[in-house]
Amino acid sequence: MIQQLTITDIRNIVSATLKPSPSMNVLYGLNGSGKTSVLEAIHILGVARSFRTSRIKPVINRDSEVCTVFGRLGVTSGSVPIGVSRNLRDESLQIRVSGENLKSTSELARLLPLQVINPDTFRLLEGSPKLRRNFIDWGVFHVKHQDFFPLWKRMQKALKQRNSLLRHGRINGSELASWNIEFEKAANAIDLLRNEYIERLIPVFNQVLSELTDLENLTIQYYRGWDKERSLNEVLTSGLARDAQSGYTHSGPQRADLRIRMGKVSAVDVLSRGQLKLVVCALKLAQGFLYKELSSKQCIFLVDDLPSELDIPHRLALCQLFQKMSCQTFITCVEKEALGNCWLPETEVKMFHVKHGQIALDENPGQQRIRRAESLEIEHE
Ligand SMILES: Nc1ncnc2c1ncn2[C@@H]1O[C@H](COP(=O)(O)OP(=O)(O)OP(=O)(O)O)[C@@H](O)[C@H]1O
Repeated sequence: MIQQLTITDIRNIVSATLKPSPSMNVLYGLNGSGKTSVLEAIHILGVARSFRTSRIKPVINRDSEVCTVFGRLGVTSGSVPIGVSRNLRDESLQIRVSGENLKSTSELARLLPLQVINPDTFRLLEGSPKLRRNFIDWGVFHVKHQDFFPLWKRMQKALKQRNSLLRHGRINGSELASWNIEFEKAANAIDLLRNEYIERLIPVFNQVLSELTDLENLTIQYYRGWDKERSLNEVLTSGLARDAQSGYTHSGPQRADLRIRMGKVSAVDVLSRGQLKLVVCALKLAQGFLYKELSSKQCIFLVDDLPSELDIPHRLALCQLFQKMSCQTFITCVEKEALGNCWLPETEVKMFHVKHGQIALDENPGQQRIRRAESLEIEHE
C-alpha cells in the first residue's frame, strides 16, 4: 500500500505529493490535466517503466532530463521507502529501496504488485497471444515467484539457443538434442505452474463475472502451446523440418494462450465494447482476489477512465467489487460525479482534483454514499 507518493517531472507533473487513501482514490480532472500521468508514475514506481510507452523520453517532462517517483510503502513491519529515477542523459535507471540500490526490476515488481486496467488492457481479448501469456504469467510470477522466474529464464535461454541452431542449419548435431531436452524440462514445469494457476483462477473469474454481468456460456480454456495429447519432445521431433525452414520453434510455452469463448465462437467476435470491458475487468479483478487468497498480500489497482463505456449499474457493480477486494485502488475519471453513489459507508475514499499537472486533495468531495442495503442490487438488462 502506498502511503505517500512524490512525483517529479513525469509529463506535465513537475512536482506533486499526495497521501493516498489505503483503499479508494479517485483522480478527476479535465482531459490532458495529468490524471493518467499519476497512474503512470505509480507504474514507474512499481516496475520502472510506463504502461503507455516503452520509451522513457516522452514520459519525462519536456523541460527536464530526469524523472523521479518516490513512494513510501506501508508494510506490516512499518514502511519502506522506494525511489525510482530515470535519466535521459545517460539512459540510466536508479532504483533505491530502503536506502540500498536495487539492480533487478523483478525484485521491485514483487514489492509493489500492480494491476493496470486501461484502454490498452481491453486488447487482452482481441490482441496477440503474448498479452494473454503476460496475463497468466503475472499471476504465476507473483504467486510462485521462486519457482517460476528461474524456470522462465531457463526456458528462454534454451529456446534462444535452439532457434539459433535452427537458423544456422545445425539441426542434426547432439547440441540440438541437448537443448531440446533442456527446453522440454523447463517447458513442462512452466506448463504445470500455468495450468495450476488458471485452474484456480477460473472459478474466481466466474464468480466475479457473475457479480458484474450475466454472460452465460463464457468459457476460458488454457492452451499450453503444443498438442495436449503428445509430449513436447514428440512435437519438436515431428516439427523439426518446419522449425528449420522458418528458423524458429513453433511449439512450446512461448506459444501458450488463453481461449475465451462464448459458446463455440471467440468472445471478441460477439461481445459489445462494454461487455468486453467487463470481461477484462473480471479477469483482472479475479487475479487480484486470487493473489490476496494465495499470498495474503494485496496488489494495487490502477484504473484509467473507469466510467467510459459503462452504464451506471455496471460502474456501480465494478466499484463494489473493488471495495469488496479492499485493495488500494486509483481510479481516474473526467467528472467526479461519474462515480457518485458508488461508495459504501465504510470505504475510505479520497478524491484528488488534477488540474494542469497539479494535484489537490478535494476536501469536500460531496459524494453520496450508498446505503448497505442498496449495495449489489444491480439490475441486469
Ligand atoms: N513529456 C511531456 N512533458 C510535458 N507535458 C507532457 C509531456 N507528455 C505529455 N504531456 C502533457 O501532459 C498531459 C498528460 O496528460 P494525461 O494523459 O495524464 O491526461 P489525462 O488527465 O489522463 O487526460 P484524459 O482525460 O484526456 O485521458 C497532457 O496535457 C499532455 O499534453
